[in-house]
Amino acid sequence: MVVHVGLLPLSSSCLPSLPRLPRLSSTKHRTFAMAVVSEDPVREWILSEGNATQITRISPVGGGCINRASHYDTDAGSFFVKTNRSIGPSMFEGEALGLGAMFETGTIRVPKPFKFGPLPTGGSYIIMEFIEFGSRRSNQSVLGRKLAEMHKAGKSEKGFGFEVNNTVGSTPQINTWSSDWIQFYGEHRLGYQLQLALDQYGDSTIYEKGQRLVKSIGPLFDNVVIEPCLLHGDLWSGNISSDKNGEPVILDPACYYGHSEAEFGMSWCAGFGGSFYSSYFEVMPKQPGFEKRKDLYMLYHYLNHYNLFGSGYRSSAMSIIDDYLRMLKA
Ligand SMILES: Nc1ncnc2c1ncn2[C@@H]1O[C@H](COP(=O)(O)OP(=O)(O)OP(=O)(O)O)[C@@H](O)[C@H]1O
Repeated sequence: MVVHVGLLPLSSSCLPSLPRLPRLSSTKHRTFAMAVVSEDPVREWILSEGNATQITRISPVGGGCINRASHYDTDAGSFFVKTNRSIGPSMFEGEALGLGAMFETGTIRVPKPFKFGPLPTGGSYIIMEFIEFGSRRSNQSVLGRKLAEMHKAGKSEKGFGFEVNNTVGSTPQINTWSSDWIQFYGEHRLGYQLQLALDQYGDSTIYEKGQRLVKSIGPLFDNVVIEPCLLHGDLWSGNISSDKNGEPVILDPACYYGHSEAEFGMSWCAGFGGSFYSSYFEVMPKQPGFEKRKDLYMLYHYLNHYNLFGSGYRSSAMSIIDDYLRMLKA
């Protein structure tokens, strides 16, 4: 069954509510059931809905840390496939819906997602468009403009959040819809990471100071109109590339609808230069107090790095918290 999510045809397993079998006709039911029990659902999809009659080569693709990646060459073109042997399909569901939402904006290039689902031996897979990357780094000014166009085009009627929870690195990212950005960012971004630091390291110092900051961030948003924009959510240099025509491509998202400025939370390892920002702000004008909020948005990712990779990132997170507590007299 092909279900249209906006402009993008996604297979049924790309939808959040999988257990729909009773409502399907018997033919469709059989097709879906076959896909679930198939020994090799990736191969099966490529040779059916992927319109290939032959897979000519499967080669490994390096570069990722969390998943195994492969390039499938077929007589109907190339596909990019990621598999994970232990994590269920919800991680790739988040990736597929995120890629789909960005793709639908028709702005910056992202791989078109085709299908995700469970592997019969446990774990999960995602199949998407294979993009041939170029050797040149993407043009910073084009990247800035296209990213801003995506932020402008990707609107939400449900407020801040996303259709599903997803992951940033391998950390869960909670995307429960909210109409209040300050509450959303305080609770689901900073608050979640602070709780994680308390739970896994017993770090009550960072937890308590961080929570004090969460309660005091309101004035940093004075005179700002915050609209929910579609964000990539994990935009660092490892997730930015360019295709063979030199057009920027962004990958491996942790999408949600949030304040546009939160997209720069990974700017400490994204390599954005002056021309990137000037092009970006031509499309999405800089809001009052932007500079004051920059570190607040980086704090989420520093805390995530602390939780993922350990104490090397603690001091960066702590000094951002201390600076804000001083500035806000909190
Ligand atoms: N659609 C695509 N087409 C071709 N190559 C891709 C595509 N998406 C990603 N790649 C390549 O595959 C590599 C691994 O992909 P990715 O970074 O998404 O893996 P991951 O393991 O899920 O992520 P992480 O980097 O968070 O560990 C990337 O470095 C990139 O070079």
